[in-house]
Amino acid sequence: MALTALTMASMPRLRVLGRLGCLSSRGVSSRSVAWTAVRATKGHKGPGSGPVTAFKALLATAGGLFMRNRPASHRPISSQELPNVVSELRKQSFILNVSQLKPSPLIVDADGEMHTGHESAWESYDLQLLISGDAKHPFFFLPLRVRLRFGASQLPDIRLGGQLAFPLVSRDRHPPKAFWDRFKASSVASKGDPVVELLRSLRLFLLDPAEYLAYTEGSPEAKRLTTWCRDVARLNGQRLEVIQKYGKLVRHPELFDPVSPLKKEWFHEKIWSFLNGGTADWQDVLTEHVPGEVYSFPFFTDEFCKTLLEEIFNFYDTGLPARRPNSMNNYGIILSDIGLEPFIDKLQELLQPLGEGFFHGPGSCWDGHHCFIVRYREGEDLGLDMHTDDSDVTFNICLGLDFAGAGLQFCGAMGQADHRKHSFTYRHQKGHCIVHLGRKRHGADDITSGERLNLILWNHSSEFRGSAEYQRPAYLPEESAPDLVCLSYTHDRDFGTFKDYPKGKELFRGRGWCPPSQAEYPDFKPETAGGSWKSSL
Ligand SMILES: O=C(O)CCC(=O)C(=O)O
Ligand SMILES: [Fe+2]
Repeated sequence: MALTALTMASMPRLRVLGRLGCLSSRGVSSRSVAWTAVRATKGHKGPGSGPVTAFKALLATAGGLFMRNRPASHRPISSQELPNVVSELRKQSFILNVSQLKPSPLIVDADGEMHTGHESAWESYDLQLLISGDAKHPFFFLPLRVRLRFGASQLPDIRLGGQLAFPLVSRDRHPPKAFWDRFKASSVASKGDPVVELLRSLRLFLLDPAEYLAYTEGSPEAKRLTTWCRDVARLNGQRLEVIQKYGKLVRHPELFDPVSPLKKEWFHEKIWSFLNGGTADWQDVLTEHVPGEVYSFPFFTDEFCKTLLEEIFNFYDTGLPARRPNSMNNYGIILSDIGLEPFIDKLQELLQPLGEGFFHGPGSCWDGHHCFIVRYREGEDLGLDMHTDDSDVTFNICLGLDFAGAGLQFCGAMGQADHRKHSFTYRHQKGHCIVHLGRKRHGADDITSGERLNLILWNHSSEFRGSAEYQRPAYLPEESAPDLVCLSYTHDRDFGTFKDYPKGKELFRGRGWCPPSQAEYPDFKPETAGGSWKSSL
C-alpha cells in the first residue's frame, strides 16, 4: 500500500521528466533536460519529495497497477491479469529470473518522440527476464536477457539483450517478423498461457531458427537462413572458443556465475544502499562535476578492484587471443569475450536507475553494452585522444594500479556550440566511477608514471536509438575556435592549424571530419596538407 501511494504521489514528477525528454528531441539539449528533471523535484518540501523520491519512483514496481481504462477491443491482457502472467512466468524452469513489473521508463513513438509509459496513449509496463540457453549449443549457451513490454497490442513487444549473436535478429533487437508469423500461425499460440508459450517459442526459435521456422527445403528463405546461421557461427566461433577455454582457467569463478546476484561487499556501502532503495539523498552519494552532465561516485571497494585485476591479469597470462575494444585502444580486452557478459549484465542492471535519473532518454531502457578494460603504461598506450563514445551513457571505473598524470579531460557534447570547449578535468581514483553521456567529448592525458587499468561500460538503449534525438541530432555551429585541450588528431579538420601532430599520428592529417562544414566557427581555417596553417604563412 505504502509503495503504491509513494509511486502515485511521485508520478507528476515522472511526467515532467518525460515531457522535457520530448522537448530535447526538438532541440533543447539533453543536458538541461536531465538537470531540470532532477532540479524540478528540489523545491518541493512535502514528505516523500525530492530527488530520492524521483529515484525511488523510477525504481518502484507497479505493484498497484494503476492502468487507465481501455476500450475492450484493446485490452487482451488487462491490468488485473498482469500479476498472474508474471507469476506463471516465474514457475517456468527455462526462465531463470523474472524482474518486478514496472511502468515503461521510455517509449519512442512512430515520429521518434520520447514519452514515459504514463504519457503514452496506452499505459505500458516492462518486465525483464533471463531465459536459459543450452550448455551444448554453439552460441546460445549463456542465459539471455529479454525485455517484455505490455502495452496496447495483444502480445507483449520483445527485445533481446546481450550480444545479439543470433541469426535473423536485427540491430533494433526485435525478433523478426518470420518468428511472429510462425508463432501466430502455430497452435501453441492459443493454448495455455500465451505469454509463456510465446517465450517458449522464442527460445526454440533462437536455439534453432531453421527448425522453428520450418521453411521448405531448398527455398530461397531456407538458403538465406542457412547462410546466415553459418555466418553467425563463424563470427562467434573464435570468441566462444576463448570463452570456453578460459572457463577452465578462471581465477574467481564467482565473477562468471550467470545467475547468482552481485555481492554487496564488492561495492562501496553508500552507492550499494542508494541503488538498492536506500534513503540517502543523491548529493550525499554522488558528486556532480558538470551540472546535469558528469557525475562521479565511489563504486568498487579496493578489495574488489584487486579481485577484478587478478582476473584480468590471469587472462592476459593465458596468452589467449583477445579482440581490442576499439580502434583507439591497443592493449585492452572486451569483457564479454572472456565470459564476463553475465557479470556486465548485472552491473548494467544495478546502474540503470542512475541512467534513468540523470539522462532520461539515453539513460533509459538499456539493453546492450560494450564493456572493456583500458590499459595504459610506459611502452604501450599512454593516453587517449579526444573522442566521443559509441555509447548512450558511459561508466568509467578506475581499478588501479598506482599511476600519475592521466587526467580525464571533458569538453562539450557533440553537436553543441561548445563541443570543443573545455568543461572539466577529472582525476581518476581507484574504485571510483565517473558517468557521462557518450556524446560528450573527452580524452585521457598521458600517464606520466605507473600503470592504469579502467573498466569502461558503454550502455546502449535500442529504444532511445529509435528516437529523433538519436536519429536526427541537431548539429549547431561552434561559437569560436576550440580550446587546445579539446582538439582531436583523429577527428578534427583543424588540428594541424593549432598543434603539431604527435609523433606517429601524422597519418591522420587531412582525414578529420570535425567540425562538419555547416558547423564551422567564424574564421575557421582547416589544416593544410603539409604542416600547421601558421607555419605555412
Ligand atoms: O582512459 C580513460 O579513462 C578514458 C577511456 C575512454 O574514454 C574510452 O575508452 O572510451
Ligand atoms: Fe571514451
